[in-house]
Amino acid sequence: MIIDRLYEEVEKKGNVCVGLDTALEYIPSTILNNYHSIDDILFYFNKRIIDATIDIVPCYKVQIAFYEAHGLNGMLAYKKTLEYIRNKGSVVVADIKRADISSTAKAYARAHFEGDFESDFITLNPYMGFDSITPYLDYVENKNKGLFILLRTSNDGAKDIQYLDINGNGKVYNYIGDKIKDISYKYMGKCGYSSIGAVVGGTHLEESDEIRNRLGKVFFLIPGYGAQGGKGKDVVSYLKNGNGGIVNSSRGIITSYKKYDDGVEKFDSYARDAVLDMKEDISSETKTI
Ligand SMILES: O=c1ccn([C@@H]2O[C@H](COP(=O)(O)O)[C@@H](O)[C@H]2O)c(=O)[nH]1
Repeated sequence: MIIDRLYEEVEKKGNVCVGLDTALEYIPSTILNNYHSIDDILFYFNKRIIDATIDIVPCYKVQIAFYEAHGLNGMLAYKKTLEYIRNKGSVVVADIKRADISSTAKAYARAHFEGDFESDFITLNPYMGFDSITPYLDYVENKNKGLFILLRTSNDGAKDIQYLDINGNGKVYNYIGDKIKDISYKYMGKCGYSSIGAVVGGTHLEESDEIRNRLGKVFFLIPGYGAQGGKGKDVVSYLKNGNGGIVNSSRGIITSYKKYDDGVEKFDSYARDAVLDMKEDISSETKTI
């Protein structure tokens, strides 16, 4: 199961997931001046970040929106980035947040688990209903793929819907969590976690213990660290003995070079430093259960 590979990578390299949310304004002039097509610019920036961090992170999360925004050339960079990560032996999460009726979901599953845009894990939005998740399950069961389903997101607007109380029977996010738990337990890896994980924002510390306790065998993708204000203390309750989750930071890592006078030449080594600082922050807060 793909979750066993991710679990092992976390055991060896820690929890930091580098987010490749590669906007043009994040790319230093050294790359912009040397490459002329959008696909080369986006890809070579990503390649330098990947080469500088691959020995210290378990995985990468590639946010498709930043590539789609550039049309076909952007999607070429997306494809090359996914392939590069996978060929290097690392794990890739495609942050695509899909949700649709089952016939369309089946096509999305094929689009992102096979062919040009093949990734190891994808993110899904369950708020259209769980029949929109079912078409992906064959890939989880038979083709070594995994899912991260949105549970309680990192943005302030998470409160608008996810925190609503269901007639005194608990919050919407707990209901979604229970559904994820039911589905995920059918796809357990040897590591004790399921290949169906959940996305929980590392920005609201208050519910993290409750969510971790309710979803004991669910592996978490935790965005919100860094640029959105999340810190080590906000994410560690989602982890168990240093595993059980990956903590994403995108802007906090890939734009960290901007703080330094010599950042433009050394953007990749500053990204590496940002990862090392983040690992230190998380491990200094980590509880042993
Ligand atoms: O609840 C969520 C779900 C997904 N995201 C995604 O994670 C990254 C965060 O980027 P930063 O630059 O580290 O803030 C981005 O791709 C989001 O789409 C999230 O932030 N929250």
